[in-house]
Amino acid sequence: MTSTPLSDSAPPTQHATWRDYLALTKPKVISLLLWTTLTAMFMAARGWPGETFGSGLWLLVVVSLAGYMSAGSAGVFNMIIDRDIDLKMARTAGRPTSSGLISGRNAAIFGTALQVLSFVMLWVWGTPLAAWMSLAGFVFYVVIYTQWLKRTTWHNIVIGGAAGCFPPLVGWAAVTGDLDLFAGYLFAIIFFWTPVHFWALALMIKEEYREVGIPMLPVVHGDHMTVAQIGLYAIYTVVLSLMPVYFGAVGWIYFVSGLLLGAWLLHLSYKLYRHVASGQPAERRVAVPLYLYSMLYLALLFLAGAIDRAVLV
Ligand code: HEM
Ligand SMILES: CC(C)=CCC/C(C)=C/CC/C(C)=C/COP(=O)(O)OP(=O)(O)O
Repeated sequence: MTSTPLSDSAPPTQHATWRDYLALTKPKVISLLLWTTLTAMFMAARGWPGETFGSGLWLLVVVSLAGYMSAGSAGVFNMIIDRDIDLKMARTAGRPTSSGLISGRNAAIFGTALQVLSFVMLWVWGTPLAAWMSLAGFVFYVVIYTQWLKRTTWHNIVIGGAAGCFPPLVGWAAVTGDLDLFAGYLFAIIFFWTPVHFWALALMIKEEYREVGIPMLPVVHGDHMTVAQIGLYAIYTVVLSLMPVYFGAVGWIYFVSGLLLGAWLLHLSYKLYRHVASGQPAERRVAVPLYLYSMLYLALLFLAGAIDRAVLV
């Protein structure tokens, strides 16, 4: 197949390997997305998903594979659409779509194949609702976030961040064929968590975003506004995380975990806020711990939810 590099960069002098295609799927980010999907399956089933051990195991494998392919496909299209700006930022310049190693056309074929296959797998071996939820996450990330909001408004993260809230719904719907209020809470927890996660990182790389004209919050409104917003969203996240305890959907394991995990999230957010409010620049040593911890927070909170609902409730 002849490939037409769609980026401005020079045509590739070497052939892409499967590793380059894998890089298009953003594997590290997907690991946490998948974690929220799988733990949501245990929460939905209130135990081992599926009627028998074997059927549950099959469902877990299918949803993991299909979930990876769907989110991976979203990553591929994100890298096609963003290849111009990715090329200009040090963090992303080496991406195969930006360097021209993989042409836009080949990447699009790869991404489409992943998405179609994933949809069919979820529909056939999961439930139709799981397939639709996964497609909704894809559309949200590619069209609403990447294509539309990322380059137009600093609200990109809050609104577009909804894309990352769909994975638990995929897992939930694959088990029950339905969604309920608790599934809605899982969506909402990630929705309010995303700004904390991303803006802490954005503070560190704002100059790159400024240079390529991406209106991330620290670029548009500065560090002080960013740390204040991070603090607010951290409070929303923690309060929302604990609310399911109130209506009895989860028990003490989740409650204690949510409380401790949340206390540390608030502590790190407040530390960052105090640092910047006292007139100091948002340095790596205060922002990076929050960025890294945000991921641990989400992973452990979902683990606690799964253990709690599978064992206690
Ligand atoms: C609009 C929403 C989001 C934005 C803009 C965003 C942005 C980013 C960026 C720019 C990075 C740095 C990646 C790098 O080093 O190249 C990152 C890392 C990461 N994000 Fe997000 N993120 C979002 C939502 C999420 C969600 C929903 C999850 C999972 C539930 C997630 C999981 C991760 C993980 C695991 C990493 C670490 C990857 C690594 O170490 O390379 N992100 N995110
Ligand atoms: C169910 C389903 C398919 C959901 C898909 C959701 C999804 C892929 C969320 C990922 C969020 C993310 C990595 C945003 C970073 O984009 P960016 O363009 O700001 O980051 P970059 O600069 O590293 O490309």
